Amino acid sequence: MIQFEAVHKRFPNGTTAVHDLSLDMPEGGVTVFVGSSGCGKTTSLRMINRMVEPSSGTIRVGGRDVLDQDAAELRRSIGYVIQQAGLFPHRTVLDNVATVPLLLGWGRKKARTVAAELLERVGLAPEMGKRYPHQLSGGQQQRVGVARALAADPPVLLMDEPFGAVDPVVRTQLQDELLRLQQELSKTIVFVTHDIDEAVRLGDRIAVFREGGHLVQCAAPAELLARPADEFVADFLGAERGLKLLSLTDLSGVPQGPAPEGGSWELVLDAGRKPVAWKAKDSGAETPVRPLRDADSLLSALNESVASPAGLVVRVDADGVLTGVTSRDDIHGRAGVAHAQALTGAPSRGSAPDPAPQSPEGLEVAEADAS
Ligand SMILES: Nc1ncnc2c1ncn2[C@@H]1O[C@H](COP(=O)(O)OP(=O)(O)OP(=O)(O)O)[C@@H](O)[C@H]1O
Repeated sequence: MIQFEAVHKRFPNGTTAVHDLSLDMPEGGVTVFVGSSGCGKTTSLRMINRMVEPSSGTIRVGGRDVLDQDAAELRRSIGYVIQQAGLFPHRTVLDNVATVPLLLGWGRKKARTVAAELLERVGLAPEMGKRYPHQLSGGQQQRVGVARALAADPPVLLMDEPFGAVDPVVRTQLQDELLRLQQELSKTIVFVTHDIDEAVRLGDRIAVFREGGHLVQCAAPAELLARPADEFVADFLGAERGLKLLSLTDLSGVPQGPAPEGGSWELVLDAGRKPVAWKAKDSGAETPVRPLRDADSLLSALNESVASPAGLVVRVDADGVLTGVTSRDDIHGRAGVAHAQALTGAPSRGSAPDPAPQSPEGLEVAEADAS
């Protein structure tokens, strides 16, 4: 959907911001650009909507060379979200979101109706539409920024560190919101961040850049974490690569059994069979439980298995009703398998817990299968 072919950008002051970049970004997927400061992520992003013009090479969106299109028209057809939202301070939130539809000549009434629907979609109450940007929190402003970028229903969304300026809790909420929206909308998204955890969480593919505008590796998160192309990428991913890999594997294949009876810990349920706490048989002291669903990650399960006084992870269905418990050993065992599968290129998300082949021959077969 978005293709870079031998793209080079050299600014008039002699700085090479992007060096010979060739990259395909899949339609309906999230491609995340990561890398240290000044390595050309923003310049690459801004060349897609012609806010920066390439010095050489070709960029195509939907098969069309961006340089063959009118720049203003192109920009209106591509949503753009930046850090601190970049909202117009003297326009209400509703009018901020309605900006592009109005420019496209939709008429005030239709533009405002669409804007109001979008505010709801990004989780903002209708009355927020009457406020001005400075009357919103940072996280709320970012939601407005996302709504504004989506207003004309563009197939492509460019997001330049959109959640960089909010605290970690709000950031996680905004990431969740974006993942939820993306499930509904399937936009082609290019997302710039400094945060590798954010990249792993949001990306279908992650492109790692290094100084001088060089693309070092572009791969799916699991592949990148399991097989970084070189030391630079490995360093960038950090020492906890193995744990990050576990965040990509869900709990669905991990066995569960009935909650224990008669041991030193008893699982307390409410009237609807929703888990509430672990109760110590001797003292009666209760420790709250944080039950997990099948879609939760193995990393959360490892964390819970360590935190649980009974050494058991409590599992629930989509309604929060108890389905069973899983032992610390089972979680650890599955974590080892998931890690080995990632190293051999076998799929890990929701896959059956078969041990992965460990031999060099097995590695070759798995890689051929994955390609
Ligand atoms: N208009 C410009 N004129 C000259 N040099 C520029 C210009 N814009 C960016 N650069 C330089 O190009 C290089 C790449 O910048 P860019 O903003 O693309 O990096 P980045 O990876 O997005 O950085 P950051 O993570 O800090 O935002 C940097 O060395 C930067 O100083």
